[in-house]
Amino acid sequence: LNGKKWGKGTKNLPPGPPGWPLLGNIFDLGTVPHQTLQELKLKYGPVLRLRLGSMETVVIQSAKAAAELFKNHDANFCDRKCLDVLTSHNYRDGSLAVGQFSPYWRMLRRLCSMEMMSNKRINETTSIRRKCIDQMIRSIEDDATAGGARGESVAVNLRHYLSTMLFNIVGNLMLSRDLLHSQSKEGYEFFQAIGKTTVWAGKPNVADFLPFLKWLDPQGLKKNMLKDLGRAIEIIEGFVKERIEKHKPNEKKAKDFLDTLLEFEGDGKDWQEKIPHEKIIIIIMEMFIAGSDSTSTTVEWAMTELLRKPEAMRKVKEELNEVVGVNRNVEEIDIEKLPYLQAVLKETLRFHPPVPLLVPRNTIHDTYFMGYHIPKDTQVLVNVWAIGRDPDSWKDPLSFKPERFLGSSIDYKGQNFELIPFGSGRRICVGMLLAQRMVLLGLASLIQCFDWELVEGSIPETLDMRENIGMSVRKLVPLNVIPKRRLRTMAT
Ligand code: HEM
Repeated sequence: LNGKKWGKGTKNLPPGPPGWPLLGNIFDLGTVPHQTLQELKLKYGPVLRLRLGSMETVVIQSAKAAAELFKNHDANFCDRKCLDVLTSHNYRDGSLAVGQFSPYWRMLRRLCSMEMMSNKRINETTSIRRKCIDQMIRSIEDDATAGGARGESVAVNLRHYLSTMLFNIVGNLMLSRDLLHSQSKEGYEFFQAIGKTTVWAGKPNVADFLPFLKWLDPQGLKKNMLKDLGRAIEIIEGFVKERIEKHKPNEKKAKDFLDTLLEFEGDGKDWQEKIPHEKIIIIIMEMFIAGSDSTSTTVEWAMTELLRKPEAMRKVKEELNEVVGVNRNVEEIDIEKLPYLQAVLKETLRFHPPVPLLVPRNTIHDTYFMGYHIPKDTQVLVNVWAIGRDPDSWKDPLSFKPERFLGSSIDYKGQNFELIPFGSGRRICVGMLLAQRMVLLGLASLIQCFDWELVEGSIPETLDMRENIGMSVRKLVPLNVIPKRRLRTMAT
């Protein structure tokens, strides 16, 4: 079938596979949607139409089509399609990430990008990231040493340490707290609850495709979401109350995100009042959901690729030795002098974008797009996983080669459409600058402090590279590696 036939007698809709009555193309998505969609591109081209039950969907799968979307149609494509589970506890009404394009969203977006995630503000919080990374290095070393002393394996599950570290960075930026330390039962419970909410939101839900099933909640996802999101909200609510009660007007302390949100009194434009506390709680919580898994996954993929490519790992180490040396810790100000490390991050995000279909957009009006009619209220997915592996955009796309970015001006900031792991346009990731700092410093520190060895019986060529589908795409099997301390002076 081609687009003309779908749109027969009416309009020229994009081409796509024929669907089942009622269910449409639900089964065409397969178990790993970004991969299955890439296969459909071979047959139907870079703009694909699917009907997921009653949800009209368009998938964009080439750099050219993405450029057309973000450069010429962003204003119409900047609303979000929202999953049913994310309407629990009015989550959507407070959310930046899945919130409707509205005055509230505009106010919050501006507040986040100008005040909370600006370069200036991020520079002021450098020491927080260094502190949390030092804690991570110390606990990796302690645990590996303790394991060795007990005669057990000295291998560590890197993901565990990365998640803890990144959760603590976000916790410090938002709330000035280390949420994950041995005395914080609540912090640990919050971590667990947030983890579960991402599982519920990451599972395809029949109720999204066939809304008449919503009330039945056939997979129990809404029920689970209500429970775990409810618990996470309760915990953050406690922190917010505590802050308000203990607030001293002229206290000199570094402002965190919570202070900024509580102090805000309107922007004279889109929002004229304070932000209600229910919404503040959602915003704070959302930063944990959006900011910790995506970043820890990126570091884990980068480490995995570097272990598969010892030559690339050697180059990262050499660059660190040359620029930073062995007598001090790598710092954020060193990063701009580490082009190979930066290239490793770009290559990791090209090859393993943690959010492979971006966060779903929704069209505000009927539009003509590249000759096709796209109706109002169509879900729009951009397959950045497929774009990153497209031979029309990349030479030798299936090889991990950081070198391709040396001397190239291609960046992931939303202007080069062959590399848009953070999206582009009005809805581009608001945490991009922060993510870049956390990931690069985390990765550089792991490599500066330790030599990493594979566990016995494992060789670079056979490392498991399978993907696990969820809110962000992780390695299916966590990376287990042996840390060998390189520098005594570090983080001790
Ligand atoms: C490597 C790490 C990260 C990746 C790959 C990533 C990716 C993305 C993507 C693809 C989007 C949707 C963009 C679009 O629709 O065009 C997004 C949105 C968003 N991200 Fe990130 N992200 C990362 C880290 C972070 C961090 C650290 C934070 C905050 C602490 C964050 C907060 C957000 C928020 C709030 C949105 C919604 C923006 C909006 O809808 O206006 N992200 N991110």
